[in-house]
Amino acid sequence: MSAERNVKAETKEHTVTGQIPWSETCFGCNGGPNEGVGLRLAVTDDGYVACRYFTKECHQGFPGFVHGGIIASYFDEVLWGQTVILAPEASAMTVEMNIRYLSAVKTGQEIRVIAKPAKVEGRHIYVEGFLLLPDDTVAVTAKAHYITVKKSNTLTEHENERMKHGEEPAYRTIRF
Ligand SMILES: CCCCCCCCCC(=O)SCCNC(=O)CCNC(=O)[C@H](O)C(C)(C)COP(=O)(O)OP(=O)(O)OC[C@H]1O[C@@H](n2cnc3c(N)ncnc32)[C@H](O)[C@@H]1OP(=O)(O)O
Repeated sequence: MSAERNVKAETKEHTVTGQIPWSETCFGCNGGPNEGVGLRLAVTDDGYVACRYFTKECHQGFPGFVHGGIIASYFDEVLWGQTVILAPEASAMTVEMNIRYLSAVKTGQEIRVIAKPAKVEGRHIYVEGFLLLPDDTVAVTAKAHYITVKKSNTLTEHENERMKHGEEPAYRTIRF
């Protein structure tokens, strides 16, 4: 994805085939009105993880715009979804993330955050993604590096226990 500013993505409709399970204890999943972010991650038939999301007023940094740390949370969550597709029984943790904020993201609008199919090298999982504004402008791009935790790590057990909510995706297609 280009890092140039004010670039519009060429979009097409993608078919949603499922949803990544979510947990109410996760900041990225918890959708209370003034609590967490509340993302729901759809999986598409061509291997993307994607979400439509209405940006919250309570996540402002500069007035009227989403805080950059919250935008980082969008990406940490959505890009992490690719690690679940690859290894549903394992847990992966973020060890590095690079974000390019190309255009400010307003609160109170529907954005889309997309994770491309991952590159895998042993325990290392590399995922790239982008955030689209309603007019298809690429506002933010991100690259993240995840590492699957060892089987002996109790996080894995806890993770699987916490991820109870599967549910049906709220939409059948998503455009990006
Ligand atoms: C239920 C819903 C949950 C939703 C979650 C949403 C997504 C949220 C994701 C996150 O935000 S996770 C929170 C932020 N991340 C962290 O706190 C991770 C902190 N780092 C660690 O705990 C450890 O680095 C980690 C468990 C990931 C790995 O430790 P290990 O002891 O298992 O790994 P090890 O030391 O054996 O290293 C394995 C490989 O990873 C490399 N490595 C380990 N830690 C690294 C690091 N921090 N940075 C870069 N590389 C690292 C290490 O060099 C080595 O490379 P090679 O395979 O090439 O030899």
